Amino acid sequence: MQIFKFGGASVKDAEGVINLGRIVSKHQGNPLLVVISAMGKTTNLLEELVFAYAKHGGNAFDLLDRAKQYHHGIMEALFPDSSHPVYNDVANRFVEIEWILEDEPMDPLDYLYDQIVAVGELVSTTIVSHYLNTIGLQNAWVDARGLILTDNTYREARVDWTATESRIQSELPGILANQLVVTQGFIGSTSENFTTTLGREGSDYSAAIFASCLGAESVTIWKDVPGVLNADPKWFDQTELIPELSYLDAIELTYYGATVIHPKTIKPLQNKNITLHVKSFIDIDNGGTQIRATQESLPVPSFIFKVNQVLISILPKDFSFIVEDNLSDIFSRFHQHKIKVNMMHNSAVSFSVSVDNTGENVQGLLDDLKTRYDVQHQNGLELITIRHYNQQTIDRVLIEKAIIMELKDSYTCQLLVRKLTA
Ligand SMILES: Nc1ncnc2c1ncn2[C@@H]1O[C@H](COP(=O)(O)OP(=O)(O)O)[C@@H](O)[C@H]1O
Ligand SMILES: N[C@@H](CC(=O)OP(=O)(O)O)C(=O)O
Repeated sequence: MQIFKFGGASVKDAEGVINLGRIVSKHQGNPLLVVISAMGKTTNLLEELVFAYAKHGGNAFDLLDRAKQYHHGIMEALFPDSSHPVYNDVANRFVEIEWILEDEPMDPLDYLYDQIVAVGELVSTTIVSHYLNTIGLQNAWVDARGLILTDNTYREARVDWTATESRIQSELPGILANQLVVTQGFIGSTSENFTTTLGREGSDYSAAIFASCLGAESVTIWKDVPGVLNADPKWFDQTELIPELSYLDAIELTYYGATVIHPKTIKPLQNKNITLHVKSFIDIDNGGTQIRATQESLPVPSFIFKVNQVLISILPKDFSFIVEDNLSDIFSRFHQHKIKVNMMHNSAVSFSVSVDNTGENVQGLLDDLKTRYDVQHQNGLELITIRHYNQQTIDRVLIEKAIIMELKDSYTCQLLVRKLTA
């Protein structure tokens, strides 16, 4: 049994869906579960819609129209017969958003977010499932919300592994024995059947959850890159493909921000010794990257870049030391504002952290910290992480950059830098 995961980039247009069909058809005859994300940038669009609705912004209906038109364009290219049932099925999915928008936004934002944003995945899988049927790949469309059970931490729901495993094991093997299964990434539901999401880019994690609960042979994530490279090609000109990666190196790379795989994906696979393949959906016969149990360490130094960092320096107001009770108070404030720490350093009198500048959340955190501490911050910084670094790699990334904070251990070097202006 294998799991394939197709992200938004792979199904961003009709050609992408046709290509997905080509890839899946090569695996005909073998049990296969296909996990699919929302098409293209649909999640961003629906996210914008949620915020417009919550602020009574007025353009929520315009944004909904944009989402409908985008999917309509893809359907017209795939289903020339305008009476094909896919049109009705997709319209019904969007009606769920319309119903919400017609009422005043009374519910908490994070709850509304999940009810609306999940429609992206429900629509994409509806289109793909119908398309696969039209090309002779009979499949069962399965609602992941009936299988992946979570708590009610909307937008970052935690999986109830026991309930999820029992649901998946009782429902899926029977279907998979006879048919290809198409389901959604990123979404789940609470025990009261309210829709939840697993955190942005969470479809990779969904694929890992299904694989773990089904004891799959492998998971393949189909990407717009040849596999895991030693740096994001959007930032680096000369990248190298890493053909084989240990679970540990993969966990470390994704933890430090390599966005090619969602950070929560690897651990459930490592626990069950399931190989993760990262392959190109453009060059499908290329081997890509295999992530599995291996003693091999990374063959090349790897680079992770994070821009738009804020360095927050926190000092007790009374010049006392930064002691454990301060640290525990500081961390709980970060947790309340849902801010993830990317790099941290503490000295006797101050504690400094670098975080993603997520706008309102960071401002809220700064205001909150200032009630108890002296707080300084610097915007516009870059965080560079090098795994398996050496001096040459450090020199390479520091051209025209000034170091603000530096941390090194045996394998990893983190540099928080400011770009020097001429
Ligand atoms: N180390 C890396 N190797 C390969 N790609 C990377 C790496 N780090 C970041 N990326 C980026 O990840 C992108 C693929 O992830 P993403 O756009 O989230 O795909 P999907 O929508 O299919 O989930 C690539 O286009 C690339 O820019
Ligand atoms: N659609 C969701 C989940 C996801 O994982 O998407 P992708 O596979 O395109 O990164 C998001 O954009 O966050």
